[in-house]
Amino acid sequence: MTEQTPAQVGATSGSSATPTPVLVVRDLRAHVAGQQVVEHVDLEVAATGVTALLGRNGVGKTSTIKAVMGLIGRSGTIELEGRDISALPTHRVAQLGVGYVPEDREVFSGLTVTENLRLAERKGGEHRYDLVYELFPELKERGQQAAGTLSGGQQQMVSLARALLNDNRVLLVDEPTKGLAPRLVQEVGRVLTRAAEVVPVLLVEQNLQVVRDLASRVVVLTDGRSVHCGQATDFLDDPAATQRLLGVHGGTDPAGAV
Ligand SMILES: Nc1ncnc2c1ncn2[C@@H]1O[C@H](COP(=O)(O)OP(=O)(O)OP(=O)(O)O)[C@@H](O)[C@H]1O
Repeated sequence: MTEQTPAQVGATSGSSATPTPVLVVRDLRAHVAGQQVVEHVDLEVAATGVTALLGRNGVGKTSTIKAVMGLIGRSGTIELEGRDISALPTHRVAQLGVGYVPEDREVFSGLTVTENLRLAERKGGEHRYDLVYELFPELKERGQQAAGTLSGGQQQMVSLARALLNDNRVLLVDEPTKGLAPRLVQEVGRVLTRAAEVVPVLLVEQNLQVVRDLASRVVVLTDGRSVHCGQATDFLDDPAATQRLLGVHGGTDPAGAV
């Protein structure tokens, strides 16, 4: 595997080229509480399938996603299907079709499952309840249950379902398997595989087995900077690279979490 410098990341030639990206980010910088937490991120999200955003704890993965959504102050270029969205407020970014599944799930705990879904409906668009209930039959059964009384895994399903309900152009999904039991990790993986058939996904994920199963491409951050992008298998099959950039072996065993 050839590691790339930040300037090379996102280049459109050679093995690093992402075929027809849906989202292109260039020289993204972002700050939180007066501190620069994203220093220079270039990334491309492929128009199909799953692109994984990887890195050790605290390198700026969540901040990168929040910056794309406009949830924290940012500069740089962010293009959604060629349209510059880098100066738009969060609600406009969402309206244009960037779905966000936050790390802490953020369900409305006092509302029912059905109410959580209804609130997520974007005005004027199609609402894909058929897809949502096909993927998450349990959410139909538990429609009248308060979301706050669901298990962590079920709340994750509500969070994913809300993003899938709308006709989004891309989904940004932040650590969906975090804290889940192995069976639920598999279930989330199954759902994301199916979701990625409908909408491209940028996935922050610490479990490298999930990355291996789902992602076709990876972008790796260190210290708020993108330092590598390329084919997922090339990266995961290079133990020296995964050790150096993630601090773990990129092996195939399910315990291969970062
Ligand atoms: N609200 C905040 N106030 C101060 N510092 C913050 C805040 N949010 C994030 N940071 C800092 O920004 C840096 C990047 O955090 P971020 O959550 O983006 O990293 P991450 O790669 O997603 O980490 P993890 O894998 O642990 O979730 C970290 O040093 C973090 O401490």
